[in-house]
Amino acid sequence: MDQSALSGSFEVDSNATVLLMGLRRSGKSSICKVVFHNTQPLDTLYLESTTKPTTENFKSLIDLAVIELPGQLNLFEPALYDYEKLFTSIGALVYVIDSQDEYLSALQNLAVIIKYAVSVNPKIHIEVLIHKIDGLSEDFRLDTQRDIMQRVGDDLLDYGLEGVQISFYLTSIFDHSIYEAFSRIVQKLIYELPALENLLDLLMQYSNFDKVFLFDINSKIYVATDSSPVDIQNYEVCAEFIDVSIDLDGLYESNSQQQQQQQQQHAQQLKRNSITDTFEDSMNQSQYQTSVSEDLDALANTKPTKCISRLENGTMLYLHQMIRGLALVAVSRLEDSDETTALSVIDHNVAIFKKSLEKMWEHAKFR
Ligand SMILES: Nc1nc2c(ncn2[C@@H]2O[C@H](COP(=O)(O)OP(=O)(O)OP(=O)(O)O)[C@@H](O)[C@H]2O)c(=O)[nH]1
Repeated sequence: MDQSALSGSFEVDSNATVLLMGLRRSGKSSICKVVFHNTQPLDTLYLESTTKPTTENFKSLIDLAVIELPGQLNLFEPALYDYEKLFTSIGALVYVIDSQDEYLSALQNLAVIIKYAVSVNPKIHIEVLIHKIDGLSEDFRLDTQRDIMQRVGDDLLDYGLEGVQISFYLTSIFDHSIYEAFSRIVQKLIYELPALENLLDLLMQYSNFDKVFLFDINSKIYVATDSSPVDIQNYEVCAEFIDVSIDLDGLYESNSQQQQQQQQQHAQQLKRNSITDTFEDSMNQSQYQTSVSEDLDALANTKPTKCISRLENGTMLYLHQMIRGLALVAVSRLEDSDETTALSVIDHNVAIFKKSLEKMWEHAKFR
């Protein structure tokens, strides 16, 4: 792939802050714990109620902050907090509704909050999580979603807010739906997402990938993907592949550290030799020194994780670590016979993509 194909500017939304709201016990803290702290869903069963606003910061492609407001807070009680300042400084409002509970009061609360939010920050993204759907049957999930969307629409109409854009997601911490929802929410805060998507489309086209994701390794949120639709099974396979790759990497870490030490000694030895061989042919000498310094440079940077695996159905999974805790994970139906040549092309293209990402990030830092 030609490097010029992968150039573009990259801007980061200064409002990369998500405000998490909802009634008590709707599941806000559990969502934060599961998505951003890798807590097992069952370990959230007995979480203490949150009593004051908490903020958590996550560094990924963007520096994301998630503020959780306790469910017991009444937004319009004599001001304990500067809500106006809070709402003007956030990029997205995520409202969590417990779908297993009686939700009418949650919907009233939501309508009041939306009215306030859009009045102080018209650019705000409003995201509604119809949460805990694991307790509902397939049919009932869709009925609940339809009912909630209808009622929210009616409430907003009553307030004269018919043009407000709201996204609804069916979520549960017991499956991948919560990650999928958060991925889509976080992506809305990445200002130049279209440019990134475009790069991934090009990478896909030149590398014969069927689907490609740019994942945040820790949270398993994908911060970008190519423009083809996301199939949840592809997402699940790729997210699990990250865990497998990281575990395998950890397994061989001590081994590779030993290897690195040996290589370092070897490189030092080479360097010493190159200094003592000052009278050697100057042409050879310069070549020799170049290779030594390359060795040392390579050693200075720890090698990024790269992992390739083939599933029983013939699908190939490809993972390559990128910058800022990100990993590129792709699915391909590459035939066994073309594998070797195709992999060198893929490696080459992914290396170019990584360089472009680095450039974009450098550019963003100086903005
Ligand atoms: N079945 C099911 N239960 C969930 C889910 N998410 C959270 N819960 C449970 O809901 C209960 C309340 O969750 P919390 O995360 O404490 O709720 P909260 O909104 O932070 O509550 P406050 O701190 O009181 O505002 C816990 O027992 C969780 O295990 C889910 O997706 N499905």
